[in-house]
Amino acid sequence: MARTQKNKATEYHLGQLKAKIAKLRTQLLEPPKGSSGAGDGFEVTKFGHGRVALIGFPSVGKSTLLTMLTGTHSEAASYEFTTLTCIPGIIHYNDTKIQLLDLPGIIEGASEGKGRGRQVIAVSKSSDIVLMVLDASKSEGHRQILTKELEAVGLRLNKKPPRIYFKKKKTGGISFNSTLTLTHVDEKLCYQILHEYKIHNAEILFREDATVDDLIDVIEGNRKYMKCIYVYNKIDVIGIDDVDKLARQPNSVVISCNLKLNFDRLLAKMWEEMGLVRVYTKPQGQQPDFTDPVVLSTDRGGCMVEDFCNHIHRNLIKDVKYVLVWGTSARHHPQHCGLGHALHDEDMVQIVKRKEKEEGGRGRFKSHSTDPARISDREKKAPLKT
Ligand SMILES: Nc1nc2c(ncn2[C@@H]2O[C@H](COP(=O)(O)OP(=O)(O)OP(=O)(O)O)[C@@H](O)[C@H]2O)c(=O)[nH]1
Ligand SMILES: [K+]
Ligand SMILES: [Mg+2]
Repeated sequence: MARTQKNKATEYHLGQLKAKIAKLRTQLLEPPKGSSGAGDGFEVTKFGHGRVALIGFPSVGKSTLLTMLTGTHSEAASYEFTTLTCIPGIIHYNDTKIQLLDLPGIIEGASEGKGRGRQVIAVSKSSDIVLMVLDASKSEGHRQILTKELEAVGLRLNKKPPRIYFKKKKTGGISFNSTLTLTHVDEKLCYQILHEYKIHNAEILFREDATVDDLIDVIEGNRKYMKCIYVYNKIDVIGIDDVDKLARQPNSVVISCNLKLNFDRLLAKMWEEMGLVRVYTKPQGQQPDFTDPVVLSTDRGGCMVEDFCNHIHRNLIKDVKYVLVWGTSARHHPQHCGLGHALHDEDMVQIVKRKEKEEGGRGRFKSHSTDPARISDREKKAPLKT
């Protein structure tokens, strides 16, 4: 591909090569026959409300950072490849527990199996977000090299899935459509790439001006879209102007493990990117326990009232009449909400169950204490005393 000149005439040829490479990469990632596909004892049990992986070249300070943030000791030293396996620790933040994973350093070529790259990448795929740890004193190119390695195995960092609708069919040929003018892909190229995948019947609709790579991602269908924070460590050894430049890049946080600098910013950014939603259960007539939230997430099961109920008990849902919600998701306090209401971080929820009589469909609002109108009146006056 590097030897091929890029112009209109070679466009189709290049597109086809891209599809061929993508196919081979996917084959490479399939576990060898007879193995379980697990990461050779590399995988550790999931724990807590979310998982964050530390990825980076050797000796950038991943282990030092894990020890500092979690208190779990992970050997750190000035020589490369000090860490040889996956070491988990726990961050206690905002009344939630987040599992942080220290991993061996990865090197260029990791995606092709150099070092322990494949296992490291498999573990990072199992996490909710990635912290890419970089040495602030080293070349800026490291970030691109690592990103390329991760892209080669199907990870997409800080990207949204391409807006291309794609559905394989049994018959009918290929129907190609777009809602806007395409500048990177045309019908012929699209056909050619689908042909490479031996797909002859499909519906395809471009909703954005996507590239060939986007199209291949959609056809492959196995890409993982993940949030990534670029963590520049060792800012104690560079000048303030360089620190300033790095800190202004998108999704980046500058830190120093040696000087314990900026950890609070890193944790806050990590928390923000994870999008966890803490919901406090308020028993009737009592204050909620503000140290023990139910933790929901859009990525892991959703943030609806229904998800909240299922989280408490899987049979609870059929007894729920409605819930009262206080917090930023509520229009007034409390708001009467159904199962489809989306909860926000730090909302407070009180579940109002059906009375036994009502389960037969009769006697709604018999009891004064569960009359929604009455509750809302009272709670408006003294919201926390219900
Ligand atoms: N100057 C400076 N050195 C640091 C900082 N953080 C870590 N180091 C040093 O960098 C070296 C490597 O640290 P490690 O924590 O072992 O790095 P690692 O990324 O876990 O390395 P591998 O496990 O070998 O991939 C050690 O000598 C640390 O003392 C920092 O903020 N500033
Ligand atoms: K090291
Ligand atoms: Mg290490």
